[in-house]
Amino acid sequence: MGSLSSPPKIPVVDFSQENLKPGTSSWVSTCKEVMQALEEYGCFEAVYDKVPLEFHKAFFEKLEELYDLPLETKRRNVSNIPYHGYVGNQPFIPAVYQGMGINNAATLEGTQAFTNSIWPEGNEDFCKTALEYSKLIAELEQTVMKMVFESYGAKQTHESHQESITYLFRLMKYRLPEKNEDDLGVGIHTDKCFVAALHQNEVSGLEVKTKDGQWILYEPSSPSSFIVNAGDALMAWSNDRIHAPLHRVVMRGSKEKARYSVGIFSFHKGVVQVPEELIDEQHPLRYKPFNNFDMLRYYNTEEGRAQENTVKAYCGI
Ligand SMILES: O=C(O)CCC(=O)C(=O)O
Ligand SMILES: [Fe+2]
Repeated sequence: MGSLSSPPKIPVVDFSQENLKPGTSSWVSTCKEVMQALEEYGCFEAVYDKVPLEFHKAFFEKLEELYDLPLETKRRNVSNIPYHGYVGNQPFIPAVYQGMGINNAATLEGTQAFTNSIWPEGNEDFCKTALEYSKLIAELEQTVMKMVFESYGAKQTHESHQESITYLFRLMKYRLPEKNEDDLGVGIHTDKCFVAALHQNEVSGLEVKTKDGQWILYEPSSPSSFIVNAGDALMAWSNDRIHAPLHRVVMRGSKEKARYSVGIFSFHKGVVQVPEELIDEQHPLRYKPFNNFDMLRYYNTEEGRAQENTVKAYCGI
């Protein structure tokens, strides 16, 4: 743990080890690092070389093309779930921000539906790349959740949890702020999903708040890195063992380049319940069963947004 003189740092966990398989000693030690990071910081940097650097590059080039499309084309990315479609160029959203969402990502159906909404004439290349890319990030999310279930002695329920997970793949652009324009990209919030795993181009801007109130700028130690963030749903599921960190994006760094980031957000499609293994005398049940998307919808109301802790206000005991 950091002393007063050393500034806090987002923990780094290596997911690139060849033998990272359940039961191996590297699995056990990585589990420990992951759990410590999630309980203390609510996030960590995962060095994850399953996505080759050329593939990152190819996908981020496609993102630039996507964002160069006319606004009315991008607005065809709609969803009936809040924050799941195109967001940007509208009141109350930071001016530098635009985000688009592939619902039901990491599946051909979901990726194709997104592609067809933007390119009715088809764009096989985008569809193929986005599908492959999102599947690789989803694998990282699944490994992390497997470790979480195992570490809390709830291994036997991981599979049914996994079957109830759906992914939102968000693609984000933060343009350079104009002179005298606000440099805020995304305001302070916690994610409402289980886990978010994000990769960014070379422009930093994501800042995470520690439990004791210090802001840390996320500056990846490797070009293969993802930041893995715990959301409110994971915090509630863990009966408050895991921390869901406040974070924001501020475009203070680059004077030349826009920031692009992409990330998988995992949501539970059914009812989320704290597993029995996580309820004991020191940890009495703190949350009623809840629907992950309804909690997100609650956040999207005036009352919900005014709460300091969305999930606690929504279904806390
Ligand atoms: O762009 C990023 O790095 C983070 C964005 C974010 O926090 C979010 O979309 O929830
Ligand atoms: Fe976020």
